[in-house]
Amino acid sequence: MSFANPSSGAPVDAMRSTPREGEGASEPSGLSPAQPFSRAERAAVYRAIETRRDVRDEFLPEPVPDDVLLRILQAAHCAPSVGLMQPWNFILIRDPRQKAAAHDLFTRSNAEAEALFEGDRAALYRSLKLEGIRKAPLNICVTCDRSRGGPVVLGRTHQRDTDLYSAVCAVQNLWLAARAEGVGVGWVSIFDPDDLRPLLGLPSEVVVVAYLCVGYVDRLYPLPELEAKNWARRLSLDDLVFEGRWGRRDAVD
Ligand SMILES: Cc1cc2c(cc1C)N(C[C@H](O)[C@H](O)[C@H](O)COP(=O)(O)O)c1[nH]c(=O)[nH]c(=O)c1N2
Repeated sequence: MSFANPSSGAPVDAMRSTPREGEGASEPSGLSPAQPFSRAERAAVYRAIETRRDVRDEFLPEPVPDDVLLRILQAAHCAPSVGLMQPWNFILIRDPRQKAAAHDLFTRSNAEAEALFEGDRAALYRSLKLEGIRKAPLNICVTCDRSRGGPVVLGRTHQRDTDLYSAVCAVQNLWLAARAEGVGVGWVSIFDPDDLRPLLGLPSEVVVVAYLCVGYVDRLYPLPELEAKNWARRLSLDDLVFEGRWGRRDAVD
């Protein structure tokens, strides 16, 4: 599998849709034209966003072919990052013994999490499937190298965690590209991330951002599984948008 630099090679080109008239042609300023997408292109983008799901149990056993995996990782690698730091790495975990070890860590942490709920809520928690570590043919650990780019990174000085936010942007790109490829992704955070360090051989400056279960799916919940199973509900967007100040709903003229 080739992981060519996005600026240099075919893998990213293979991911791109056909350029539209005028696109790609630089003006003297170095800028390229940037028209809105066509209606069909927009629909595809919003469809990926709206139908992306966190997958726990629907993974099919077929491996994700290298070319598909490469496109998904290239999408992740196109993410924005503070100071163009690109702090991410992607550790591909396919060995069933390594997955079993990760699953053991999940089981231990999940028992601690379960103990925090009582009564009906505890019973409901126990009924939820919250990982697909062993069922998914591939696990990917997305990490953040907090030392990349040196001690001073443009944009990070006053917001130290922007390197972590950047790595999360890569996760979201990966998740959406995977949806478009028919590949499901499930994020597992019921771990102490430090427990994963020895399993993955992480150096001290590298932290775990996301442990992802990845594999083809042919069925997905039409809404978040936690909503389908009455654990939580999606909030109304109207309640989350303010005008100028926290809590203000109406525009002030
Ligand atoms: C940072 C982070 C961490 C986790 C998650 C997500 C994110 C963003 N989610 C998935 C989460 O439950 C899910 O995204 C929401 O319930 C919404 O569902 P959809 O993603 O829309 O399907 C998740 N799910 C799960 O079953 N076990 C887990 O440990 C986690 N951890």
